[in-house]
Amino acid sequence: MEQVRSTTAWVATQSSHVTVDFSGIEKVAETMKNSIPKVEWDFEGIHYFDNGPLTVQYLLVLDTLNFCFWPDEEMSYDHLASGLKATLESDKSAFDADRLQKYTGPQLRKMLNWSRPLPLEDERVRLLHEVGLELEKSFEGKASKLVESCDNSAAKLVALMTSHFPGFRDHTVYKGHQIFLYKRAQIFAADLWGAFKGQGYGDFEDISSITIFADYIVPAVLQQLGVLRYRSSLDNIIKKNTEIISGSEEEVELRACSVYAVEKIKELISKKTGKQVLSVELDLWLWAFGIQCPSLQHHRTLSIYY
Ligand SMILES: Nc1nc2c(c(CN[C@H]3C=C[C@H](O)[C@@H]3O)cn2[C@@H]2O[C@H](COP(=O)(O)O)[C@@H](O)[C@H]2O)c(=O)[nH]1
Repeated sequence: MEQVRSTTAWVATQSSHVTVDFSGIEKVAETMKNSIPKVEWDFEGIHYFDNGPLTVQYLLVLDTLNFCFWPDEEMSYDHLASGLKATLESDKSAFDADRLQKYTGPQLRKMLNWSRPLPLEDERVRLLHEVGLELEKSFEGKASKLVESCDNSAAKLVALMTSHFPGFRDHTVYKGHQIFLYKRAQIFAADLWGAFKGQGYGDFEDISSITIFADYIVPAVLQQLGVLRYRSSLDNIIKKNTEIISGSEEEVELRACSVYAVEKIKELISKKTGKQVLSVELDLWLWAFGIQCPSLQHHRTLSIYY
């Protein structure tokens, strides 16, 4: 995750559409230093959990599809998590590797109890097939085998995910430099850690190495908190719900500055209190805050990464 940390920090030094406001960072760190509001993983009660390998399979499928809900105003992450949960509860072999390779768009819609095409449906189906095929080829069809081969290291898991599954390679080029964000690969590690409460499949010695997950909710929350400032042209684009092109400077700056800013909040809290704070905890708090705020306006980019 060092690549994520260093390359996003570099973007923050070059950024012009988005600025990290250090007085905002100071304010947030000061407010949160004594207690970071604890948000329970699955605070919404929407995820499948049976404390075993099937949960790992579920989380991999979930994070394979965990991106871009906004093109359909009524679609959200909750539909995905609960739809996949219901699917698995009624058919325990629904996410077997051979079946993942065969799903069609309409079948996926049915799983999510959705009557119209899903946002980026063809990509969702393609990514499911990719994961099923590679699981079968390299991990005996089991996501649990993939996790077992990581020696309790979240960094190793992210490296393995991005080397085996091209769909998880969330990186881009900004001003000629390669920038790593790895949102869905990192969130998979975080979901394991959260679901299994740091035990068993979620036991990662280096969970502190993970950064936040740069999606479209967290930047909007950071802007609300005064941690990120947008140039007025970008502010207008977001307010008007105009799409931002994937890989554009604006998009990369929004995501990279969010990662960098939360790293700085973390450092400052540690400096003030002597205690280590995890990005995963800060992320969950920021994200939960964001989705409970219906008026929050976020940037809109068609992307398979977040
Ligand atoms: N940074 C960050 N981004 C996250 C999540 C999660 C879900 N994590 C679950 C895991 C345990 C907890 O119980 C959470 O429920 C989804 N997203 C992103 O949000 C967006 C969806 O928004 P909307 O269209 O409103 O549903 C989309 O980009 C999606 O990829 C997170 O935790 N952190």
